[in-house]
Amino acid sequence: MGDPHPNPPSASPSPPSTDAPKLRARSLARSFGRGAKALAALGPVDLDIVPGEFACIVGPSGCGKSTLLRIAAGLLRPSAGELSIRTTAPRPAAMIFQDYGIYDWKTVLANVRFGLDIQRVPRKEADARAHDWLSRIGLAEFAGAYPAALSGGMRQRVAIARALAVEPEILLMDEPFAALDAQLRTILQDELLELTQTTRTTTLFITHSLEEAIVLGDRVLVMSARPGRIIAERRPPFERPRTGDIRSTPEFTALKSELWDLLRGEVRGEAALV
Ligand SMILES: Nc1ncnc2c1ncn2[C@@H]1O[C@H](COP(=O)(O)OP(=O)(O)OP(=O)(O)O)[C@@H](O)[C@H]1O
Repeated sequence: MGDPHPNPPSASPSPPSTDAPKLRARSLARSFGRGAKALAALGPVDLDIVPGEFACIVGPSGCGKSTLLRIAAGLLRPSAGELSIRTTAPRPAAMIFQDYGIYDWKTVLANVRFGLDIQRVPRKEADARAHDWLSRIGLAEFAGAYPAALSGGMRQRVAIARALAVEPEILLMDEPFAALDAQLRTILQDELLELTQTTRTTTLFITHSLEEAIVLGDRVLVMSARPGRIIAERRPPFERPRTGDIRSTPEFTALKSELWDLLRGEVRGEAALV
C-alpha cells in the first residue's frame, strides 16, 4: 500500500487546481502475453477523475478492473496509451486490496503507522496520527494487539486507517470489502462514506457491488466485458454529506436497476465466452 514500485505512473507536480483531473487515462490499454496467445485485458479507456471525486468502477468479473487499478498504482505498465496522476506533493497513492494487506508481525498501531514511517514522519507525530486514526475507526484499545487477534472487519478497518493516515493524494481501492459478510460490508461502507466525506480524498474504487458503488460514489462507471472499456457512467443523485439511509430511497432502487440493466448484457456476454 502506497509503497515504492518499479513503474510509477507519470506524476507531474503542479499547483493545485480545482478542475484539472487528478487522474487521467487516455487510450489506455493492456494485454497479457504475445502473438496469437495475447489476451486483451483492458481498454482502450479514457478517464478523468477530478480532485476530491470518489469514482467507482463496476464491471463483470475478469473485465480488467484490477488491471486498471494496478496500472494506476504503478504496479503494471500499460501496453498502449497512458495514465498519469497529478500530484501536488510527493505523497503516495495508497492502495487497499481485498485481502487487507496488513502485516501480522506488526502491532495494530505499527500497521497504521507504517506509511508514516516510510514517509519518515517523526515517531512522536506518527504515533499521535496513528492513535487518532485508531480512535476514528473504533479500535483505540487494540493499538498494542496483533492482527491475529482481530476479526476480518477489524483488520479491514486497520487497512483503511493505514491508507488514510498518510493522507494520500489518491486512494486506490480494489474490492476492499469483498471478503466480508453482507452486514459487516454495509457497516464498513457507511464508515468509509463518513471518513472520505471528511477527508475528500480523491478515490478510485473497484467493486462488484452496485449498491456499494451507488452509496459511495460521486460517479459510477460501468465497464464492458473483457477487454474492459467504459460503456456508461451515472452520478448518484444524492447530495453530500450523505448517509447509508439513501439505500432505502426510490432513487437508489431506480439507479440500481438501471445500472444492472447496463451490466446484465456484459455479464451474459462474458458467461457466453467461458
Ligand atoms: N498477470 C497476468 N497475466 C496474464 N493474464 C492476466 C494477468 N493479470 C490479469 N490477467 C487477465 O486479464 C483479465 C483481466 O483481469 P483483472 O484481474 O484485471 O479483471 P477484474 O475485472 O479485476 O476481475 P475480477 O472482478 O474477477 O477480480 C483476466 O482475463 C485475467 O485472467
